[in-house]
Amino acid sequence: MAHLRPLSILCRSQLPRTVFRSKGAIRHHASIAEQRPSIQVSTRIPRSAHPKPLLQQSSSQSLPHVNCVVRARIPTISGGEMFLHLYENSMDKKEHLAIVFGDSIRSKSLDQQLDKESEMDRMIRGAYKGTLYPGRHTSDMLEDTILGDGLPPLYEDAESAPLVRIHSECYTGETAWSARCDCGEQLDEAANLMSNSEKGGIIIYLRQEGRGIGLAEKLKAYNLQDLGSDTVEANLLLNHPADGRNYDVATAMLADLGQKDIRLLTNNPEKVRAIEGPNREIVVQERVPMVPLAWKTQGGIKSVEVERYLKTKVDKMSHMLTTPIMNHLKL
Ligand SMILES: Nc1nc2c(ncn2[C@@H]2O[C@H](COP(=O)(O)OP(=O)(O)OP(=O)(O)O)[C@@H](O)[C@H]2O)c(=O)[nH]1
Repeated sequence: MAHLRPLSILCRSQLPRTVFRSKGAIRHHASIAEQRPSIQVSTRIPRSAHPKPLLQQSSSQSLPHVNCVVRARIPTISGGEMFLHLYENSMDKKEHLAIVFGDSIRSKSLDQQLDKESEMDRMIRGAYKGTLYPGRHTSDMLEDTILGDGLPPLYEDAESAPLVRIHSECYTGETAWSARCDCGEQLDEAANLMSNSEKGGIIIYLRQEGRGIGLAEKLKAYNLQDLGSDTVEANLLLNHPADGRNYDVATAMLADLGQKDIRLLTNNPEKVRAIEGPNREIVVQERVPMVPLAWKTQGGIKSVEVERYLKTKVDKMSHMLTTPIMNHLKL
């Protein structure tokens, strides 16, 4: 089996004194060593307390079909590794991803034996056990382990269930150093928590840029925000829903990865409800809050824009966050 070292991973803030230029100023991202230990708060979800839907809902009574096309090992810049799974699905043409920490979580669709498939074919698409090396010529997957029993793994308690984060694509926050949102920070934080957890974890990376409205429309929304609208108003002014996302593909991907009971990293009550799927294919046993780093450490993203963004999530999208810093900022 591939050997997974515990790692503290992938933090923009962890890169050695990474410096970004912004409006002529130099912004230092503090290294992880400079940050105070993170506060880990967990919130059990009583069945009766599941939030009512607020935003866009799935109209479908069944999940879309998903198929893991390929899986590959990704050694990371901090020394650990994860397995990137690329999926196709029957709902859209996008390549949604599952970032899997730990080598015990496997995709049923990937592990299936395909018609006339050679052992080399299997290894090339990532359907192998253990580690690839030059000269290896078998996938080491016996017939009975390829298909499995089709049942999700059983966990004795919620703590045993893996951590899951459902992330939506954000080019500006993940790649273009934007301080309008905390999306990049949340991605890093989720990876950190999962890579340091014995149970591993899964980040479902959905290609739903701009809460589903796409990058061009999100950039228009940014201009509207600079003209005085908040994030929800800007979407509505552009004739989009406040949140146009759909989580059915994510639910189907989690089921394909053998999951049933999960611990979900989020503050968004709509996500908790939606990820369970039309027939509770997935059950959120526990919600693990994502507290912005700037609210609990010296690090994290600091800007008037990100505080406004978070305030709107709390005020208009029912996010389960208390807002310690906002009172001190002139928003
Ligand atoms: N339309 C729009 N989308 C934005 C804006 N800022 C960030 N986003 C998008 O919001 C999405 C990120 O939301 P998530 O990180 O999943 O957050 P969430 O669902 O609100 O809740 P959490 O799980 O608690 O983080 C990404 O698709 C971003 O591109 C904005 O100003 N306008």
